[in-house]
Amino acid sequence: MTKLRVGLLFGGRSGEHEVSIISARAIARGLREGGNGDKYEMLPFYVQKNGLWQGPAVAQQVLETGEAIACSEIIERRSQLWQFPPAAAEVDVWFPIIHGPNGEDGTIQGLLTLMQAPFVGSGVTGSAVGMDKLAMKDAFAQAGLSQVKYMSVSRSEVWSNPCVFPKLCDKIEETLGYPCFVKPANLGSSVGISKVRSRSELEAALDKAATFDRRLIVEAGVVAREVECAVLGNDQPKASVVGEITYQSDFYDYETKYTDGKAQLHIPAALSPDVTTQIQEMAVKAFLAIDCAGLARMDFFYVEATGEILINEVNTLPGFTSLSMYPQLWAATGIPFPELVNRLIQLALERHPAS
Ligand SMILES: Nc1ncnc2c1ncn2[C@@H]1O[C@H](COP(=O)(O)OP(=O)(O)OP(=O)(O)O)[C@@H](O)[C@H]1O
Ligand SMILES: C[C@@H](N)C(=O)O
Ligand SMILES: [Mg+2]
Ligand SMILES: [Mg+2]
Repeated sequence: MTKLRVGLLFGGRSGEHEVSIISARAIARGLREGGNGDKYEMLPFYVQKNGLWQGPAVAQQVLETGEAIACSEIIERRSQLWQFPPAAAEVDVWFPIIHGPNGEDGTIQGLLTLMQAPFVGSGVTGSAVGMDKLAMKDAFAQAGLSQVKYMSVSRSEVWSNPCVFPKLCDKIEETLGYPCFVKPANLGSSVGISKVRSRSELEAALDKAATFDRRLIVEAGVVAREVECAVLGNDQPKASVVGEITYQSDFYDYETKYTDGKAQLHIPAALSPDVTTQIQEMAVKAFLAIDCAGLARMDFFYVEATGEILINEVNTLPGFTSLSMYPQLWAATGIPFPELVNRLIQLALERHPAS
């Protein structure tokens, strides 16, 4: 039987580069296990931090060592970016697992669409709207999904003259108060996010977030349980069981997410059947609201005292590390990891039938 060649695309010009390598290692394993090895042949491609693509020989090395390749941040000639590894032309279906900007935001999806190549996950619209927390919140509001109070801020306001910046901080304090969360609009894994409790922390947090993105979001801090729900499918997506995260740190920051033992995942979460169903319905509604495909993980806040369920965000290419919620939620719902990888590839082929 001819094996289908799966292009595993990872790394990327993103603050989540290292997370992508760990996710890709797990998917590479999944492509070998559970009978997948008989059906699929993996061709790995690694996008360096400066945006240059490396073909299977180098990519395999990165998968084996788990280490990003050191490279100068600036490429010498932009024409190098047009030189894709020749093996890319042999790929039958792509599995992009680049988290964050330049990968999860519709850019890779646009490239693969132009190449007429089937790929796992959302297309341009779902990826772009899902990545940008401001666009995402507008779409969720339109769909009637409850969210925390927030304000949009631009880098130009943060890095403006000394008269504008204090007024911006005044407005945030009046509208949202403390604690609040300052985030780059287009990122993930909590990179660039700060929880702030004072004016001086707010100023520093805005400056930090502005180094990552032109678009920023500031949200009112909510005291709530953190729950997540995985979604799988194309036009009739299904929701997984709901999981909860607990931790001792101030919030679910990068270190807490990716250090073994710092966060506890409770799957399924101890929630009433009614609350569980509401979260699952909201997750599917959110998936359809922004035109997701294949997979997404929806993050929620559950305010137990009032019964409110607030959607926090969507991740259209969620983490696949051994500590990540998405594969664990499906395993608990009855889809083991290799079968999940297989289904995602089949969903990609269903969505992009050969012409
Ligand atoms: N408005 C808020 N109130 C309380 N906590 C918040 C709020 N926003 C974010 N947090 C905390 O920050 C964490 C990261 O936020 P968020 O999920 O929006 O960021 P992210 O970078 O997209 O993360 P990831 O993609 O890895 O899930 C949340 O899991 C939560 O612990
Ligand atoms: C990878 C990270 N953004 C996640 O959502 O798991
Ligand atoms: Mg996210
Ligand atoms: Mg999140």
